[in-house]
Amino acid sequence: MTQNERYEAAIKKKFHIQMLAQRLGWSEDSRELYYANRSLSGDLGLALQFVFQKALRSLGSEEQIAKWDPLCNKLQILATYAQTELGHGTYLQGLETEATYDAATQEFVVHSPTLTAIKWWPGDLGRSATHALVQAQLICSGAQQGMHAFIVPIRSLEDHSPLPGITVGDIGPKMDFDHSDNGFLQLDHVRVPRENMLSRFAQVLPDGTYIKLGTAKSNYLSMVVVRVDILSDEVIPLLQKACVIAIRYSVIRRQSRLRPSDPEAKVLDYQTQQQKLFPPLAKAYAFHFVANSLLEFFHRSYSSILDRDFSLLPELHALSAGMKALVSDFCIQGAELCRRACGGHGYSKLSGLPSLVTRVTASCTYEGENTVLYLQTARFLVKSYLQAQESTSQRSLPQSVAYLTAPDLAMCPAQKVADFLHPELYTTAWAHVAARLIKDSVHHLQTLMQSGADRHEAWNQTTVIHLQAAKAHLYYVTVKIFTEALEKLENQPAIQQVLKRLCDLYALHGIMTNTGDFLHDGFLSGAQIDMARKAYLDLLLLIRKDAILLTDAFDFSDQCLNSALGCYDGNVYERLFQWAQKSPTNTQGNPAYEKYIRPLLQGWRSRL
Ligand SMILES: CCCCCCCCCCCCC/C=C/C(=O)SCCNC(=O)CCNC(=O)[C@H](O)C(C)(C)COP(=O)(O)OP(=O)(O)OC[C@H]1O[C@@H](n2cnc3c(N)ncnc32)[C@H](O)[C@@H]1OP(=O)(O)O
Ligand SMILES: Cc1cc2nc3c(=O)[nH]c(=O)nc-3n(C[C@H](O)[C@H](O)[C@H](O)COP(=O)(O)OP(=O)(O)OC[C@H]3O[C@@H](n4cnc5c(N)ncnc54)[C@H](O)[C@@H]3O)c2cc1C
Repeated sequence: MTQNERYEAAIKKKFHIQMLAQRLGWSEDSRELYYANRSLSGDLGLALQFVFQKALRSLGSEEQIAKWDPLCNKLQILATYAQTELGHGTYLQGLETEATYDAATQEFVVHSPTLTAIKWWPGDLGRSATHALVQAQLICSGAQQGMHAFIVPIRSLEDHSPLPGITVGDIGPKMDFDHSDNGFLQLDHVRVPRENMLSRFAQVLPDGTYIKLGTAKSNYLSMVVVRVDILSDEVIPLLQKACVIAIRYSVIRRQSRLRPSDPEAKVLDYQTQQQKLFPPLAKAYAFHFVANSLLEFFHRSYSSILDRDFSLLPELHALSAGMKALVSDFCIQGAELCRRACGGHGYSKLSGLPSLVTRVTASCTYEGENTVLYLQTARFLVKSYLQAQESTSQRSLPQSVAYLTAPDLAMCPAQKVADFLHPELYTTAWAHVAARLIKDSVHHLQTLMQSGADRHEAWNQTTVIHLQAAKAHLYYVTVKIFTEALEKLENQPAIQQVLKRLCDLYALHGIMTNTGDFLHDGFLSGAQIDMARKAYLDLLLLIRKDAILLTDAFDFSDQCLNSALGCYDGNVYERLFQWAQKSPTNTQGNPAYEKYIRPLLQGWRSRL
């Protein structure tokens, strides 16, 4: 489909789902609506309404939520979240859009002072949204007060035309997300009432007095909220679908022979194919539990944060930023692995895999570029490590970094292959490596500073080391979450056994792909690495038996997968041939024949 066709189809689905929900009384957070959205294939339009509402509920006062949330729920307004600008996306302190308070009229004048201040990328902005949550530098009481959120009407609710002072449109073709009209927004001294500044954490009084109710970063909370939700709502299901398609195809596809006398083998019986597909499958399950755990932590801390108790916010920010980076990175890597594992047919859009890959690829960028987010986690780790070193410190460490003060083993006690299938052993191994890398990163930072580098330069010159420490820490946290999820399944032994194999594989795959970190200080010996590898390879064989059931368990219908390779009945070749014949290129004639091909073909005859 063209960009326009995809856009219209996505909006059409959203329209019908919304009508159904209203007719059947499904609430926005109902299980029915969740499953209806999940059961759809491909694109669903107006996704930024959710992002807007999450931001409204985290940054708005109760009165503002009561006013704007119902309008969103009934789709009486269509809203987007406009933070990123042409010139800035990551560096929020660099955002140039201004909101200057005019006490005479009790309004904010929202303005794009430069070309680079033009809002750029917000989803649904190009053609759909009627309102935008605009993040802008607040100017009042004669001073810049930092980034604050303003609700700005941008299109008429009567005829959808841009309102005065608004220049708005689509940013043009992208790698994917063609269903979403990511747009640009230029504001020319647009006036909005004082009440339109979201005021949970800050207020501007009628006379222009600025009242700070939160911290300097309170208005960053909206990003925390979305990073938590977007993993289970958008990113992880894309990896799950890729695993279903590739693993189902791999038991249909027969190629070559394991023994000359055998029939052609199912490609999933090759160890290398299992090595390609089972780690992504294990990650798809691991991240299901990680997203649930993050959501639980978020709900535990969110209510206190809304009540302006920010004590849990640093850990919540570090976890949500880091997990969004780690999970999205592995989902991108895993979806591409699934595509590659399907050979030529994996490169066909009829497989559904290229669309999954190009869609999930965006997740390393939106909601925060992943490197920048890892470094936010690293910043938290440095502080936690220094706090742990202060023997006088009475404050206990945040739960996710408590291992920094736990007793540490110098060497892994594993004596045989089976020892590496004990969750406690590999969790301890990951904690050891994470703690060592964090200590190493702080040591390098302090050494540079002691040699005279200022802390900003010292930080920049050690960010590669901090990045490595952050990734190890996050992987350790995910292993710990997966093992804790297993413990809760003790009254379902059959399921626990199958999921334990995935957990073992997830933990050991991380060790096998980072052996240097485990060998570096002798924590693991070469012999122990060999044991871990044997345990890992043996797991591939065991998981092979359950692979199809583990992918069926994701419960995606054929329609939802939208894949000729991943259909439940396995009739791959029939579907590929049927679907290819329906391709527009086979039903709309050959546009090049009359003008070019025929003259070419017949030109040589006239020359004879
Ligand atoms: C919700 C449901 C979804 C449904 C899904 C449907 C489909 C969806 C399809 C896809 C939709 C995509 C939508 C995309 C939307 C967007 O992309 S919105 C824009 C997102 N942009 C960002 O995330 C910007 C990333 N950049 C930053 O966050 C900041 O630049 C920075 C990294 C935080 C740096 O901040 P800065 O102030 O410039 O510098 P520092 O000196 O590093 O300050 C950091 C201190 O601030 C604390 N902090 C940083 N961020 C937060 C936060 N979010 N919350 C709380 N605290 C924060 C940080 O801990 C530091 O504190 P100290 O160490 O104490 O100083
Ligand atoms: C599909 C999609 C949908 C989007 N939807 C929205 C939306 O709805 N609303 C919205 O407001 N935005 C949206 N965005 C924009 C997105 O949030 C930004 O692109 C993202 O925050 C990254 O910022 P940037 O583009 O400025 O990248 P940059 O920060 O310019 O990144 C470029 C490079 O610089 C590096 N870098 C930057 N800062 C640092 C640093 N401090 N230390 C080390 N390295 C650094 C990065 O790691 C990266 O390698 C969307 C983007 C995409 C792709």
